Parts: sequence; structure tokens; C-alpha cells
Amino acid sequence: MQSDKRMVIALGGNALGKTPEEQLTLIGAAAEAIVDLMDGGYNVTVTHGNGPQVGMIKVATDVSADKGGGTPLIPFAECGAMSQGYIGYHLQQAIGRELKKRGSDKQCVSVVTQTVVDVQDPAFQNPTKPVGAFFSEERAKELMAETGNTYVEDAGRGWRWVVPSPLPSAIVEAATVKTLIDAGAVVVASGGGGIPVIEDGDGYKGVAAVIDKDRSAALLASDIGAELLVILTAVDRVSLNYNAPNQTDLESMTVEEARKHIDEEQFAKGSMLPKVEACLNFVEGGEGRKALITSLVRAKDALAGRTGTYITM
Ligand SMILES: Nc1ncnc2c1ncn2[C@@H]1O[C@H](COP(=O)(O)OP(=O)(O)O)[C@@H](O)[C@H]1O
Ligand SMILES: NC(=O)OP(=O)(O)O
Repeated sequence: MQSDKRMVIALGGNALGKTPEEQLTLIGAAAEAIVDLMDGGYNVTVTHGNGPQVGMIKVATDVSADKGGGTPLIPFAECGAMSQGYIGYHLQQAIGRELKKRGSDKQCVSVVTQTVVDVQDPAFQNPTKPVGAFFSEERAKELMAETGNTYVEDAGRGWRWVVPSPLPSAIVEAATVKTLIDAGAVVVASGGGGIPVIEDGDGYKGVAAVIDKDRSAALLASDIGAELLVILTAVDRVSLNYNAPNQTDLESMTVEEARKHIDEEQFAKGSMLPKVEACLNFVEGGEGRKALITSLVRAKDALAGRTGTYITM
């Protein structure tokens, strides 16, 4: 399985579930798909979302602090760090087990990763990233009044708290991640898009935000010299006229075609658009790069060209 070809896989929310038990089970299946992709001759680096998890951790610690449970108020960035540890721990167990099952002596390791954002990013004034659980409109409005947080309706699935989602500009631990990959490890990095930090003197300071994991995955893929960025989500292919009677699923699109589809508003803002934009950033950033958007369950088939949407120059 040792290889110089590199792939970054970004795992979507359906690979993680909502509770620790569900997460452990679903990550078991995700680990199989991830290690299957290594059979394609790739050295794999994994990143993942954290919206439900970081919201869960923040709300749980806030409630405990409010109710005198002895918990101090935990800042949002620290909750992001906890979510990386929690999800990384499950991925290490599941991928480690899968590697062993297939006779590989590779190790899976998670790196607590910080991602630099710009303190002037307008996203800080306009929260858009849904985190935590789904609520009814009535309960969301009560929570808005109680907490001062913003809640919005999330794609017909219920109401959710939204936090700022600034653009990632650099991954602080990128060189260390690369060293670990060079040493043969399967690295989990930049989880939840990375803990958002701003430059502060000669170091960094955490800020309350959640970075889009697909955008950070594109940056990570560039930093480690990957040829392929794979975004695993709930659909096998990107579509035109999604969910309409004339839906067309795309086998591939060039950067130019993707831009045309973006101008025609074919990709929903909070879901497919950032994925396609992340792919464009990656593919345009270097020669010979490709990106693939597909589902976790069809990942192996997509790598073999039987499904998925490939984005190329
Ligand atoms: N044009 C489109 N083609 C395919 N899926 C789309 C499109 N526009 C919106 N979507 C939706 O985007 C979802 C993926 O975004 P999201 O749920 O945010 O991803 P994840 O949580 O897996 O990172 C798909 O499952 C689909 O419901
Ligand atoms: N950080 C992030 O993009 O998380 P989700 O994929 O869970 O929204």
C-alpha cells in the first residue's frame, strides 16, 4: 500500500452521525471506504466536518456552566479543538482496525490542526455555518431570545444555530502533516476545517467560528502535494437542476464548465457550492490535479470511474 500518490479525503456529515454511538458505527463503515481507496495506490489523508459535534460540545458545556454544574464557560475555539480530538479518536480506532485487518502496518494518527483566518473577513459579521442540533421554528426563536445567537432554517430540515465561517488562508501544522505522510502514516488533519485562529503577536489566538471543511481540505491537499481531492458526501454525483424532474447527473466538468454552472446558480449555497468551489481552488492551483465529488458508499466505484463527478482543468 506504500505509495507516493497522494489523496485528501473530506468526509461529510453523513459519515459521522449525531451521537457518539452512531458516530462510532458510521465511522466504521467510512474507514472501510477510506482504506478501499488506498488500494487504488494512494497515500490517504483524511479530513472531516464537525458542525453537529462542535455545536453539541458548546451547548453541553454552556448548559452545565449555567446550571452550576461546575463547568467553566468553554470558548468556541476550544470546543472546535475538542471536536477534532473526539472525531479523530474514532477515526484512528476505525481506520487502525481496518488497516490491521488488511495486513497493513501503517498507523493512523490525528493532528490537532489550526487554520489561519483573517480577522477582517466579512463572514464574522454574517454567520452562515449551521452547527449543533435541529430545532422547531418555535424552539429556535426561544433560543435566539435566550442566547442572542442566530438561528436559521437549514435546507428544509429544521432550524439551527449559525456561526461565522471565514475563509481559510493557511494551515499552521501543514509541514508536520506532510512529515507524517512522508513517514507512511494515514493522517487525520484539519478536522472541522481546522481550529480557526488569527495571528496574534508571534503566535495565534482562537476565534469563534467554524471553517468550511471542504475549503480547508483543498488547502491541505495543495500543501501536502496531493494529486486528488475527494469530497465524500450523500450524493453519488453533482447534478444540474438538482431535485427537479429534469435533473442531470454530471460525470465530469471542467473548471470553465463548473464556473458557468455556478453563474447559473446550479449549486446550493450552503451545501454543494462550497464543495465545487473548493474543487476549483484545488484543481486550478497546480498541474495534473483532479477533484472528485461522490458518495461515501460509492467511493471505490467512483475512483474506478464508474460514478462520481470529476472536476478537471
Ligand atoms: N447541484 C447539486 N447536486 C447535487 N447535490 C446537491 C446540489 N445542490 C445541493 N445539493 C445537496 O448538497 C448536499 C451536500 O452538501 P452537505 O449536506 O452540506 O454536505 P456534507 O454534510 O456531506 O458535507 C447533497 O447531499 C445534496 O442534498
Ligand atoms: N466544518 C465543517 O464544514 O463542518 P460540517 O461539514 O459538519 O458543516
